[in-house]
Formats: sequence, C-alpha cells, structure tokens
Amino acid sequence: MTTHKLNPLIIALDVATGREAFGLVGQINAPDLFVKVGMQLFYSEGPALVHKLREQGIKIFVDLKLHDIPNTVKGAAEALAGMGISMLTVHCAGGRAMLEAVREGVEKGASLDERPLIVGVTQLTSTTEQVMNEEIGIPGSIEKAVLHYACLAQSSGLDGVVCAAKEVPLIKRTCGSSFITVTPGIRPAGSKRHDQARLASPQDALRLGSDFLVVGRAITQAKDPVAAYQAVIKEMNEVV
Ligand SMILES: O=C(O)c1cc(=O)[nH]c(=O)n1[C@@H]1O[C@H](COP(=O)(O)O)[C@@H](O)[C@H]1O
Repeated sequence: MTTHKLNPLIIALDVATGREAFGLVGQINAPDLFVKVGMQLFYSEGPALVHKLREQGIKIFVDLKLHDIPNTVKGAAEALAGMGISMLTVHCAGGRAMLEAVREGVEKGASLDERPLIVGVTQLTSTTEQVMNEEIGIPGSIEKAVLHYACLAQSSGLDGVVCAAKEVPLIKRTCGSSFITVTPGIRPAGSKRHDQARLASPQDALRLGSDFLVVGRAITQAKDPVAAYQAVIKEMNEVV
C-alpha cells in the first residue's frame, strides 16, 4: 500500500488542459509533489496524462468519486489501480457492497507491492447541514452523518475518508488514528471561500489531525502559484 512518504499537501489540479497542469507542476517543481487529477482534467486528458505525470515521478490521486453498481465500480477501480496511482475516491453513499467491490477491484488491478489508498467521500465540503437535511434527505448533524459513513467505509475495507477538517477528531477517536483523513475545503487566511461551506486553514487542519490537505484554487488560481504553494508549506511546517 502506498501509505507512507506521501506529501501531506495534495494540490488539486482543477484545470482544463494538460498544458495548464504541466505548466503548474513545472513552476512549482517540488521533489515530492502529490497532485489530484479530478473529473475535469481526467475527462479531458484521460489516462495518458496520469502516465505522463507519473513519468516525472509525481504521485497522483485520481479523484473520480466512483458511485455506481458494484460490478461497474469494481471494473473502474481495477482500471484506475492499474495506472499506478497513489489514491482514489469513491462515494460512501453507494453502500457496503459497492465499497467492498472497489476494494476488490483495486486489489485485482494494482501491482503486488503498491496499491492505491482508497478513500470514501462522506459529505462534500460544499454541503451545509441544512442542504444535507433538506435537499439530500439525511436528518441530523453533519458530524453524525460523516461519522456513520466513516464507520461504514472502515468496515468495508477502505483506508480512510474525505471529510472536513473539523470532523477529523471524532473520526480518529472512533476509527483509530491510522484510519486516513483527507480534508479539502482548505483556505489559507485571506483567500476566497468560493463554493466551499466547511472550511479550515492549513494549520487548523493539521492540528485537528488531518493526514492529507487538499488545496486547489488557493494555489492554482493565485497570481503566483509558487509563492502560494510555499506559503501553505510554510504554514504547515509551523505546526509542531
Ligand atoms: O474528493 C475531493 O477531493 C473533494 C471532496 C470534498 O468533499 N470537497 C472537495 O472540495 N473535494 C475536492 O477538493 C478540491 C478542493 O478545491 P479548492 O476548493 O479549489 O481548494 C476540489 O478538487 C474538489 O473536487
């Protein structure tokens, strides 16, 4: 499993073209880059882009948030795992049989010594409690819903979950410290909140126990992405 020695800062490459993606990674040019290729970039550039990034020694999180019948996600997970990536996502809302199928697919597709981490999306960080209650139809608090999915993910063989930083302590207390938490919705002081609802600063996310911080627009849309990346790293390094 590719758990260890991954950079805890994941850059979300939410850009339209490979050219823009390579422009950004070339500018930042850090030795241990860990980037997220999401729907926009993967759907436009495909697996070829993943292979090209890998050739540069970059670690890759492919975030396609799988959510379909078990047989379909199993095949998708197998194909993704065969690309030599380090992390992938699936929606916990698909239920146990689907989550177990992703795990099976990953094990089938991955090489023996290296399988990607599988993390389950709990409640999107753009979702408020009101939206979850009134539109999605899940009653109660966000924390309770997120914890429910975290427990389901763990008992279905996933390595961790994607959640908001504030929810990390409860998940770690319940599922154990080795159950991985990946937290988007990260905003360094002074940056725009955009469409995110459940936010945290890089320092707060680390202090709350988050294992991986996902940062997109605060870096990729900054006037100076290199300075923005370095500022986040500096902020993270200040947390003892
Ligand atoms: O699975 C994810 O990565 C994800 C889950 C979630 O709940 N919220 C969330 O924002 N993300 C992703 O994290 C990234 C956040 O981007 P920024 O808001 O620009 O930092 C985007 O690529 C989202 O697709």
